[in-house]
Amino acid sequence: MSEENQESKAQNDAPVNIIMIGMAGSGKTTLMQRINAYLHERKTPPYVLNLDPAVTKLPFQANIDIRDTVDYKQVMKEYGLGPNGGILTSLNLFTTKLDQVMQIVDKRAGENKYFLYDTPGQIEIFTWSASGAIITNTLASTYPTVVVYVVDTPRTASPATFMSNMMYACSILYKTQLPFLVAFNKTDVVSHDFAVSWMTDFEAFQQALRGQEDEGFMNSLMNSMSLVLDEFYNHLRVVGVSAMTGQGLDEFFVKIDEAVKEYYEEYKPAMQRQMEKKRDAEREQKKEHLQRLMADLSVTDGKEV
Ligand SMILES: Nc1nc2c(ncn2[C@@H]2O[C@H](COP(=O)(O)OP(=O)(O)OP(=O)(O)O)[C@@H](O)[C@H]2O)c(=O)[nH]1
Repeated sequence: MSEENQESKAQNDAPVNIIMIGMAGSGKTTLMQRINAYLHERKTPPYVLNLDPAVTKLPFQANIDIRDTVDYKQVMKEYGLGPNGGILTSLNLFTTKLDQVMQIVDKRAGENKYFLYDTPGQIEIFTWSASGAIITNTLASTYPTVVVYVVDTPRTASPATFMSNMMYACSILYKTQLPFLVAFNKTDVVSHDFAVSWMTDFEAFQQALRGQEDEGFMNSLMNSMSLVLDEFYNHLRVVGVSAMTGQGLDEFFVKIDEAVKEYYEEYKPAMQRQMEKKRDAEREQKKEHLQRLMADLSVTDGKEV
């Protein structure tokens, strides 16, 4: 087999990490359950990891559950924290065991194709914490990793909520730099066609804005922001799904495949370039340090006797 074929086979066989992120109630957990069932039906059961310490009931069996490692209520009591502090500290404590998780993931990599990660509903706890970044970077440095941003479609049907949600998606995309898929969920209630139209046709969004009752400051702000977001939409992969009925899941996996391709073509080479740059800088630093040491050690012949 040629080197190129070997590489393409290795890429096809490699597991894929799918990290579910989304606002509280967007349907992350229900979508995880639906994807889990979908993959089981196709005889490719996923490996499921729950990273939400505060979830009370999971509708699926998680292979690794943060709640087995840390008791979120106990953490709150022990450290005198509120609910959000408790979730964040639990995630921090769990992150200290990440190497063990990665060892398990490595072991299971031959058996499972997809590794699904459910994250806390308090979205910022994962997306803006050091632990969230450590988990995401560690996963992405080992295997292709895709961020799925789940959106509650019926609740984003007004231009203002749509724009806030997209701004949030944009911030996560730029923070993680990872291949990204926006999953407009709950399409059994409202189709995501309006969202696609607003993202692909600038005038359609402007028209929706003009239809709003409030034509004051808010509208002109959104007007300007929509110009900024236009560029972001060009880089966005979008799919409409229903965690309730399962519609859209075939397309969901087509988009996941596209995102994995992006991981190999863009994310991984960029990560390797960054690592090389870091190694070069460290090498340069060591060299300078050595040169300074040598200069200090030089023998002088100027002593008066
Ligand atoms: N109609 C409809 N309802 C849905 C769908 N997906 C989720 N829901 C409902 O939306 C609510 C929230 O779903 P969850 O899966 O708990 O949402 P979550 O994002 O995990 O919520 P947090 O754990 O708070 O972050 C539940 O009542 C679900 O039944 C869907 O595709 N269609």
